[in-house]
Amino acid sequence: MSRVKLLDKEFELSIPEEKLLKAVDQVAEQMNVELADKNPLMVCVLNGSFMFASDLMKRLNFPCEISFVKLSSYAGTGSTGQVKELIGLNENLEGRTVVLLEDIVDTGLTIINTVDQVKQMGPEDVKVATMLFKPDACKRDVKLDYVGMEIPNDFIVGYGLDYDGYGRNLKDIYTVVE
Ligand SMILES: O=P(O)(O)OC[C@H]1O[C@H](OP(=O)(O)OP(=O)(O)O)[C@H](O)[C@@H]1O
Ligand SMILES: Nc1nc2[nH]cnc2c(=O)[nH]1
Repeated sequence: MSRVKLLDKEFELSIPEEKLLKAVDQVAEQMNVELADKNPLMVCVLNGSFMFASDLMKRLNFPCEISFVKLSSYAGTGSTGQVKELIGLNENLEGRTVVLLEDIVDTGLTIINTVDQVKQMGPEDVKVATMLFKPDACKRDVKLDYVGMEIPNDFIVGYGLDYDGYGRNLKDIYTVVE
């Protein structure tokens, strides 16, 4: 399938599954070396990260746990802009290494906010793993410990990412056709 239509937009194939899975292999290899003795808690930031988290977890060969969090759609406003509340992280994080699993870091706002909130729960260390990173969109100073691949600043769907709720089930990634 080289093109798909979702709602009112057309998308064309840009990253095939094979390439995505090679990137996941590389992230897993790096984690298998660096996190082997850390007993980390992997934290999947829903919704978009479910597919990356699933593929990644199958490739990890050290003891680890996984938990799932969501960011509330409620948005309070503060001096730093929108702050979304993290829901579902009920584990005791004190002394733990936490690895946040994101599907994409775009502007960087979501991950910065998420890292801040997790840090307030007293973990020993917080690391960030993202399947995709848009360097040209991210103007903030975000520390990314694991990056699957860097991509251009275009709107994409597939491999967990949606357009208005649709397209998350696509195994490849597609880029919007303007
Ligand atoms: O770097 P940013 O510009 O903040 O964008 C990245 C965020 O956008 C997407 O989440 P979204 O809010 O669309 O929720 P979803 O995962 O439920 O689709 C994605 O899953 C990241 O969490
Ligand atoms: N579906 C989708 N969600 C995003 N969230 C941040 N960037 C993107 C993107 O390119 N596509």
